[in-house]
Amino acid sequence: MATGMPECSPALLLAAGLAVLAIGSYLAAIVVGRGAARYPPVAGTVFHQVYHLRRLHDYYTDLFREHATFRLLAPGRRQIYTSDTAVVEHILRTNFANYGKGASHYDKTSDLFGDGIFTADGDKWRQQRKIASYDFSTRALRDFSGGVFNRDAAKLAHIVSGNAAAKQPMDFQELLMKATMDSIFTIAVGVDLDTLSGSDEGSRFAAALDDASEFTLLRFVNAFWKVSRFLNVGAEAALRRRIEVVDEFMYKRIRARADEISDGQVSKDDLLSRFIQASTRDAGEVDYKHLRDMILNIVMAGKDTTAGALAWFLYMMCKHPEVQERISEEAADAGEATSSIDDFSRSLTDEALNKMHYLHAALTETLRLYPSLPLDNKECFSDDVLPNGLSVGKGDIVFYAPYAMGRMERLWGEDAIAFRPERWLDERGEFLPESPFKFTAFQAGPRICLGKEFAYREMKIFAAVLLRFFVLALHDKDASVNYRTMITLYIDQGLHLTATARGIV
Ligand code: HEM
Repeated sequence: MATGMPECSPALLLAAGLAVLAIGSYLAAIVVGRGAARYPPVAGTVFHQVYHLRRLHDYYTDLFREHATFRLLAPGRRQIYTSDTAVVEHILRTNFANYGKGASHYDKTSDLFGDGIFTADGDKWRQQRKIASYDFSTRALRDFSGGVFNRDAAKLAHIVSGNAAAKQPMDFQELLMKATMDSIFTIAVGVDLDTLSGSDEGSRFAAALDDASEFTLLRFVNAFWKVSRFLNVGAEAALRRRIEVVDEFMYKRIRARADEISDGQVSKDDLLSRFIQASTRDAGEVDYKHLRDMILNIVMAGKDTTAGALAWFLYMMCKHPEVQERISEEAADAGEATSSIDDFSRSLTDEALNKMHYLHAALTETLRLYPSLPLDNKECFSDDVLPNGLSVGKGDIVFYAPYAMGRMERLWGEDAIAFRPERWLDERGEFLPESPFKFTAFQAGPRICLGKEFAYREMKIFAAVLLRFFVLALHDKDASVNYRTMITLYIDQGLHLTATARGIV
């Protein structure tokens, strides 16, 4: 219907609204800047972020070359960005109690993640961290997970082998997403989803979970998501349906396992069985919602992060064939001399993996340049002064940037952007770790990634099996490979490679 008013698109209205807010924030910043507190310098605005969206992490990297800590003007709370290792240490460790996920983050994520370790702060977080840390450190879980990684690496290699014989290119990122999902779900729940082979039920659950996390992410850019949730329309309606699929699947598994355990049936080594046994022992009954939240958070934490890291690692192997060769030789020396994929994968014990220093270095070098979580943040709970003398106010968000930090010459030297695994090795060729406040791919401090050791074992087993049996190359050598701007650093459009079987003697 014609109204006589010029037509105005929602995007235009949004842009106009943001402009007013940004100008308001700018003026407020000038006024506040006259007070005692000295806030980080303003290096850009929310419009620059939108303008540079496709190369957002490189935009931040450029800004960090000018200022180790800066601010971007955005509507609402202050956004502070840092690549300063002292500031990172301050927010992640020294003043840990004053920085956390915050209420707004919980509000947006708790429909899907519940009160799990990813969303919780304070005592709720501490209690889960304690339980999960204990289980993650047990020999039984290590052995169980090692067997699962051996199984799934071999399964993946058989699929690659079939396509290699047919000279068929493959999207390795997609294959790795499925393989890591199968692995983490088996470790967490004791059930093989078998998405690698395309099982219907497993794939439906995995797709619902992926969609649900993407719809959850939309809440961070849609100021009206609560209205949509109330009206049950659009992405919010889709999110609700996906969560129903996830919950139905999860509760079915949890109930079945609890029944098996109460009937005195087989004791299993997966996390769910361990949590059920512990909760019936301590509380006398099973809290299904609590178990669902704990398990789902661990599954989410462990799947795409590891798949993304492995995909970028394989990309680096294609760009650096000499490194690929060296790792193939190191893997052959560490594992059993056999032409059987299954036997070789099984031979990759902890002892064999510990010998692979060069592979460890190459994976770490990949994560330095392509961290699975390129940007992370904490909410400030009360006014604070950072080690660089700059102020942070209650409610401000402090971002630290693993992607940009990995590329800073002042942190890594003139060759910071070069892929050079050797930088992680000492003169004896042994892996030399760096400060976690400088190499921040796994976060640092009390909330450092709980699955770091698991992730390295998984990545090493998958990488060793693939590179032992195949030579990998980019299907289209001239195609540009970029990231897609999301929470996790995915390769946009996938990683399409060809594999050629290696002659095994
Ligand atoms: C290369 C692979 C991985 C990377 C780069 C990675 C990185 C991270 C990062 C950056 C965080 C902090 C996120 C935040 O701000 O809350 C984190 C937390 C966590 N990760 Fe990982 N992760 C990886 C694999 C895994 C795996 C395989 C598991 C499980 C087996 C796991 C379990 C967790 C858990 C439970 C947390 C929450 C810790 C807490 O809040 O106390 N991660 N990870």
